[in-house]
Amino acid sequence: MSFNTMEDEPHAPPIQIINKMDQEPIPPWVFYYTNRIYHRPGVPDPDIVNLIGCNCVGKCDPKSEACACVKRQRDLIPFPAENMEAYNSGFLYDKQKRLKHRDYPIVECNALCGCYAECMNRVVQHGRTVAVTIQKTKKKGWGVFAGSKKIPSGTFLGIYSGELLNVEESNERGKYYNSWGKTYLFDIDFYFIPNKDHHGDVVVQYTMDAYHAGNFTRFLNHSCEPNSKIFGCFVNEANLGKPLLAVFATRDIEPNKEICVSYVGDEDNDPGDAAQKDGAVYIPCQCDAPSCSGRMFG
Ligand SMILES: C[S@@+](CC[C@H](N)C(=O)[O-])C[C@H]1O[C@@H](n2cnc3c(N)ncnc32)[C@H](O)[C@@H]1O
Repeated sequence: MSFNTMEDEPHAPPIQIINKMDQEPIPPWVFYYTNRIYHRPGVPDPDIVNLIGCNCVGKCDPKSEACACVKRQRDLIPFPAENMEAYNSGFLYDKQKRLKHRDYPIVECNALCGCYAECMNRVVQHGRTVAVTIQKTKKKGWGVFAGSKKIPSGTFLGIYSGELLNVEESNERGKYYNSWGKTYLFDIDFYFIPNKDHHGDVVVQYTMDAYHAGNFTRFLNHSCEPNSKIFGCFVNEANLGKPLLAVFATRDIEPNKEICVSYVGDEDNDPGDAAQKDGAVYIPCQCDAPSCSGRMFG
C-alpha cells in the first residue's frame, strides 16, 4: 500500500451533505474517505528514484532557466510553435495559484525541491481550499455542488483519489459496476501517455477506482457542458504513466451550482475518460444541458 499525494488538507472546509429530494440522509457510505492513492497489485509504486527536484531557494521563478521544475514542465509541452505562451510561462499556474494554461500535463515542485511550501508551483499537493457540498440530485443520484462562495475558473478542487488498478483488475471490476449501471472507474489515458498498441489502438494501463476508497470527487456527475475538468498532474512521481487526476474548475462556478466534469475524453484522448468496460449498460445522460448528447460516454 502506498501513496503519492499529501493526505491532509489543512485548508479544506468541511463538506456538508444535503438532501432536498427525498428521505435518504446520506449517500451509501460504502467507501473509505481518503485523498490517498492505493496501489493495487500489478501497479508499480511511485517512481521516486528518477524524480528530479529543483535547487531553488524560497519561491521558484517561472522565468528561470535554472529551475529543474520549469524545465520538466516545458519538456511536457508539445513543441512550442503553437504553445509558445504556455512554454514561456514556465509554470501552468498564475500568481493566484489558478490553472492558467489548460491543455497540458501539470508538473509541480516535489518533495526533493529546495523551494518552500508557498512556491506558486505547489497547488494540488496542498489539497482543496474551497467549500463544496454533496447533494442529492433529481435524476443522477448524489452530486458535488459549490458551497456558498463562487469558485473562480482555474481553481483546484480535488484529486480523484482511490485505488489504482491494472487493466485486468479494472476490467474485472468494471463488469460488476456496469451491471449496477453505476461506475466509479476512471481510465488514465491522457494524450501524453504512450499507450498505443501496434495497431494504433489505445491500451489503457491503469484505471482509478473510487468505489471502495475515495473523496468527494467520486460524486462528480457527468455533464455535456461541464464546468470542471480532470488534468494529469505529477508531484512525487516520475512515472509519466501514473499522473494524479486533478480536478480544476474550467469556468466560474456560482454558489450552490453543481460541479460536473465530462466523462468523455476529448477527441485526442485528453483528458482521460471515465472507464466504460465491455458489456457496459449505457444509461442515458440526464445532464439537461442544452447541447446534451444523450450519452455519458463517447
Ligand atoms: C462517479 S459516479 C457519480 C456519483 C453518483 N451520482 C452517486 O450517486 O454516487 C457515476 C455514476 O453517476 C451517475 N451519473 C453521473 N452523471 C450522470 C448523468 N449525466 N446522467 C445520468 N447519470 C449520471 C451514473 O450512474 C454514473 O455511473
